[in-house]
Amino acid sequence: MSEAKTVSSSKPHSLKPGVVTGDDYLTLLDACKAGGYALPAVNVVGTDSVNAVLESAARNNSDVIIQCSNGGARFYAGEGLADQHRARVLGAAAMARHVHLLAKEYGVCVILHTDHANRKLIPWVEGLLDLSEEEVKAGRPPLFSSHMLDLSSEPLEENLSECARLLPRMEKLGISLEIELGVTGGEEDGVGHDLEDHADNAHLYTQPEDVLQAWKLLSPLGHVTIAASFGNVHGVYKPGNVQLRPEILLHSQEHVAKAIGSGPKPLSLVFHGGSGSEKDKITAAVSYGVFKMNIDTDVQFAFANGVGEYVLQHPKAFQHQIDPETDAPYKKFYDPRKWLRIGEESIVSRLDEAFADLGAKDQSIAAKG
Ligand SMILES: O=C(CO)COP(=O)(O)O
Ligand SMILES: O=C[C@H](O)COP(=O)(O)O
Ligand SMILES: [Zn+2]
Ligand SMILES: [Zn+2]
Repeated sequence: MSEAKTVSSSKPHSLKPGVVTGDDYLTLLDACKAGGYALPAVNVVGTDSVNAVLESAARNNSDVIIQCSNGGARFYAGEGLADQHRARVLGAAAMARHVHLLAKEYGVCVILHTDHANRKLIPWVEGLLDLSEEEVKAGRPPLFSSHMLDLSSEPLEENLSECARLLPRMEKLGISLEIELGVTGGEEDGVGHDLEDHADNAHLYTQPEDVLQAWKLLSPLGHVTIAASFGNVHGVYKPGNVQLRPEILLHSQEHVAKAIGSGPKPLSLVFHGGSGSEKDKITAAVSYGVFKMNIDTDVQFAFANGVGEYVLQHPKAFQHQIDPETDAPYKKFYDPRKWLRIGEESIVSRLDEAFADLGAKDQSIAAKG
């Protein structure tokens, strides 16, 4: 991947709709930063969530990022598969192939990404790189646009040396690397989400010196984006529990720009724990160079809430095939295509809000027609 293009303030390039990788990925990323907007990176676990994300992106005329965690990939492959490693690799590959096939039909550009991978999950990423190497050898694009390595719980040197080990292999494939510096908190990470845990937990706030060290080591090896923590927390908790300080992203931007003599905002930043975040903090983070905001928990709730409301409106249809009093058949109520669709529509509505919050609505650079 050549260095990130400096997109002039004029209208950015347009790209063919579909999955974007390599230089096209850079063009989309640069369009986000030049346009002052970010894309939602939505965690998916099956075709319903994938299709709802594509539908919402198309409805909002916005490009989008579709990602899976290792758990989401395993679920996509089916919980009945015993080999966890193969399920993670094949589930992520199945999701990627589903998106490669359909994304262009929705008329938007899609970045395909795999989420947090700590050290024990590196074989998962390597398995996906094996498959992308097969694709590229056959003259096709790689399966994914980018992968994340999340070694933020390890000493910085160990985090960066492992990233430096894998990045050249990814660069050859036109795949970008997302690294994490500073920890994302939250219940699922076993890190405090109560404010008191937060305030004194320096690990939850990325240090500019660490970002410069990472940039100096990794940027010559390939394209890197940085999940820099500014109090981020996975999940949604009672108001006031989370103390987001997006201004510390600016400290890293300024520190690196000064050290390398670049223009403002040389870093492409990732906002983890997007669910439940205050809108003004989202706006501030985007203004400081965030191009990707991860959103999972709110989308999970949107799906569950939509389906739950429907079941509450038609309880008997989920207990009887035929109404015990009227003998009326309930098939059209319990047909999964009915209530799964309601879950999808609920995701689409929640993502309408995310596209608006991030300034991404009507910003798609996918060529029309
Ligand atoms: O960061 C995330 C995925 O990596 C998602 O976080 P939320 O579940 O808080 O939206
Ligand atoms: O932080 C990670 C995402 O929220 C996905 O997590 P999960 O799929 O493991 O629940
Ligand atoms: Zn992490
Ligand atoms: Zn995350």
